[in-house]
Amino acid sequence: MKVTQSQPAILLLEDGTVFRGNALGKIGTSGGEICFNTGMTGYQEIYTDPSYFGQVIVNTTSHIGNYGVVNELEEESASVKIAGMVCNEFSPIHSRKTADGSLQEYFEKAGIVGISGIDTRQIVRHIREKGVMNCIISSEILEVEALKAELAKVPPMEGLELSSQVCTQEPYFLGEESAEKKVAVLDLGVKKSILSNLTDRGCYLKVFPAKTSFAEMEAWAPDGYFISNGPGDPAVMPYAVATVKEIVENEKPTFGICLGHQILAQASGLSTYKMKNGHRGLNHPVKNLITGLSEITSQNHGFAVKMEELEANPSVELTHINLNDKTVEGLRRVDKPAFSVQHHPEASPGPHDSRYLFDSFVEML
Ligand SMILES: NC(=O)CC[C@H](N)C(=O)O
Repeated sequence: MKVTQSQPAILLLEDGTVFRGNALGKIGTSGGEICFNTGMTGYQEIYTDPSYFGQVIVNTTSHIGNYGVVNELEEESASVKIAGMVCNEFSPIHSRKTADGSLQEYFEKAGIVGISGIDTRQIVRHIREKGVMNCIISSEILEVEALKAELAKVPPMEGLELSSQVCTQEPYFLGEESAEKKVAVLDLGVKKSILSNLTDRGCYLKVFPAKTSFAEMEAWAPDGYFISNGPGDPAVMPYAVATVKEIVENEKPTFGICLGHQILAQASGLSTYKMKNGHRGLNHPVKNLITGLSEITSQNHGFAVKMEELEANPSVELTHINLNDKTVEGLRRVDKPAFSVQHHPEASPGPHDSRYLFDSFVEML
């Protein structure tokens, strides 16, 4: 069925709040955790970021779709990963010389259900106050009671292991085989731009599925390890924590980003918690406590490492702090060559202030 701007759709939140708007993307029904991203650009990178798997994204910038989509170049993985999209104004037409198509066609092809014509400021205020919750979008079930039954089937994000669903199923190589440094990547749902930041710095990569054992990765004799970003609740990934413990004990340089940071923290004796609202956008201020310099960062996370456990843990040092809410943004092991950040230094999309972290890692190798 061809979507038209006038076709109705409904967005139902877990607390019973109802928003009515217009259908976009595929005609259908889809639910997930409702999250807002405040970035003004980079929607295609967001939709294809595996860390957003299982989440419905509210794009708070007022106009979405106006620059279309570009295949591959702006994709962070091989498919659209979000569970749905909510926006205010959705542009059915686009304008960009290099675009390969419209966002509407892209969503239709990927089977993504969305809704437009929504006051996204109202939604953000609502979830900011009440905390993150599940939601469902439908352009086929317009009865609230019937939709409630569908929403009840959507699992809560807390307690969900999702990495094994979005990571590579087979190991693969990236970069020049003749490169001086070999990095083993533990793929928990890695973004392409993280990998290209490593290959651009002369690393040859072997990317392993999330549940690969340390022994299998070490058999490739890498110079260092990278622990990737990814979706889901880090507290229910004991398999990854156990692997990363072995990686760290092995004393090769190790770098983790976002979910990788949360796993490295757990492998170091810390724990994580679900935030009332996550950080998702392109302008989150972070202070590097080692240099004293601040950086504007790209972020996408709904869990965080417990700050209150740091003091009692002598093997870990806080390196970065979020200047908005004073949450943990970066850690390093004082006894091992391992460090990690909660924000996204690859910045795709986003400001490039934090890219020096890739340089630091490559220097350590
Ligand atoms: N971008 C990520 O790696 C996200 C990590 C984790 N799933 C969170 O939401 O906190």
